[in-house]
Amino acid sequence: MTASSFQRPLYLADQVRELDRRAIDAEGDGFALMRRAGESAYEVLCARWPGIRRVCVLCGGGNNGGDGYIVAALAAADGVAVDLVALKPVAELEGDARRAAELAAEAGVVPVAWNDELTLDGELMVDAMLGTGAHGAPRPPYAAAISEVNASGCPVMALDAPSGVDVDTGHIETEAVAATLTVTFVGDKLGLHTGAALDVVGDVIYAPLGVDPRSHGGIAPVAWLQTRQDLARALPPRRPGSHKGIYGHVLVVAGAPGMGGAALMTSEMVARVGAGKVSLATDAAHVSASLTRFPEIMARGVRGAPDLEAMIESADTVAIGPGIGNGAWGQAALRSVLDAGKPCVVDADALNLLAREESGIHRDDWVLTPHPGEAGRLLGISTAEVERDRRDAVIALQRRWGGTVVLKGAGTLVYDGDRLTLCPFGNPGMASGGMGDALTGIIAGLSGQLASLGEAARIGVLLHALAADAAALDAGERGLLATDLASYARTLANPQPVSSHADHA
Ligand SMILES: NC(=O)C1=CN([C@@H]2O[C@H](COP(=O)(O)OP(=O)(O)OC[C@H]3O[C@@H](n4cnc5c(N)ncnc54)[C@H](O)[C@@H]3O)[C@@H](O)[C@H]2O)[C@@H](O)CC1
Ligand SMILES: [K+]
Repeated sequence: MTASSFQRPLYLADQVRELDRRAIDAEGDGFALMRRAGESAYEVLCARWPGIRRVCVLCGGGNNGGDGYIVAALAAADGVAVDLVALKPVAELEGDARRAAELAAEAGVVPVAWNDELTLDGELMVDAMLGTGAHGAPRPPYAAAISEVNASGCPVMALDAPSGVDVDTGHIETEAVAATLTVTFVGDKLGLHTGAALDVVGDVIYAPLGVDPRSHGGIAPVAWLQTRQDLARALPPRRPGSHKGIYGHVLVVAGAPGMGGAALMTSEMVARVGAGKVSLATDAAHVSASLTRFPEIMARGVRGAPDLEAMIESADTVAIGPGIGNGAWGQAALRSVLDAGKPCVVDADALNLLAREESGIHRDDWVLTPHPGEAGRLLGISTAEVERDRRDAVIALQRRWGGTVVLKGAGTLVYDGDRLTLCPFGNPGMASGGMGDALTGIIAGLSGQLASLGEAARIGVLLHALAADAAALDAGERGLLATDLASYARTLANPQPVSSHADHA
């Protein structure tokens, strides 16, 4: 499958270094690229902090530091007061970084060597300590300098990446610079968009510096960053001659005794993103509430396997997991769904049951939607290990279980065995009960309207996050509920103007 031309490619550090190398070979001058990095960073600085009078630039001993010396030179030439803190003596710098430091000196910048007694001050800190050449946790004196930047309470602009972030994974081993804004050069990096890094990158601005990564053949991106335009591309207006039979019949299997809310939230979302028909198999105690709230949803109480098997038989896709518990009700329901061999979306308790009981299962026609805790159980590793390298985890899950895997959490990843996509949308308001049920419903609801389950997972993740962003924009992140997403999800599921029969007359 080819990626959407809208989506931005994401790379690992070694790949970007290779892109740098090829661009420099083509241009014949590494310093020109570094100069453009510094210039584009300074341009971003001036746009974000217009009229700034004093900056503190912290420069490391490699080329990331070189970018910092260029920024310092440009700021000084503009009449901005520059405090430059050198983590490595200028006399020990090499190559392009040395040339950049000489440029800063010519502009009148006088570096101060880092020492633990320094108190950092200024209207803005520029973090040019560590970039793609960093390996492992920051060592002295970088670790102390990172803490001091964070203690300063000043806004921070990070060059290429906040020092202390692993740009391949987003993992932070000890402490990272907490940036307000990160300008990243040449190729955007996966680790700036997922996991713990999201707490420290601030706004990520991508500066290609005139290098088109796609023109340097042979370096395949490891992932693709989704865009809003993906929704419109995937969800064109409905055909005027539509009937409900062509948009899928989804069966939601959810809500063991005492857990009816999950069943309602899941099935509401299936309906709101446009499935043709929605059935709900739930505990008998939840049926009357379901019918009262959503008469459009065909809710039935399931007492045993024959009841459920008949319902599965008439569905195109099954969503199973929300609120099924880990008792007899859930186990029997999961067994029936798996035995029926219908395409399915598997979430929540169903994932925990799978992890316990279905050690040999591997299927193409399902979507698994674990959060990091469930992902850990499915892989037999800890949640912390999943979070340490989320890309590695989602690939391992897909290889182990097949189908399409959605690894939830900030910077959700979707992998179908071929393409890895990363959703840059969503907000911390989504850290509330029921959000996962809503996502399961959205993916299942889209499954009959898109070309594949993998596409339903990708577009479902995007739509869910954008709905949460729209809801949070209206009334704030705190207190955001899964049910708040329904009306926004409906709007987003219709990204094109509505067609009417009259338009075709
Ligand atoms: N010509 C180029 O290659 C370009 C490079 N660019 C910049 O250069 C950066 C990459 O430069 P480098 O390859 O020199 O690498 P970095 O400048 O990111 O880091 C290398 C330095 O950090 C030290 N280091 C590595 N890991 C450490 C750790 N855990 N704790 C403490 N010190 C550590 C190394 O000993 C070395 O001194 C990019 O991130 C980007 O900012 C840009 O200027 C674009 C052009
Ligand atoms: K940096």
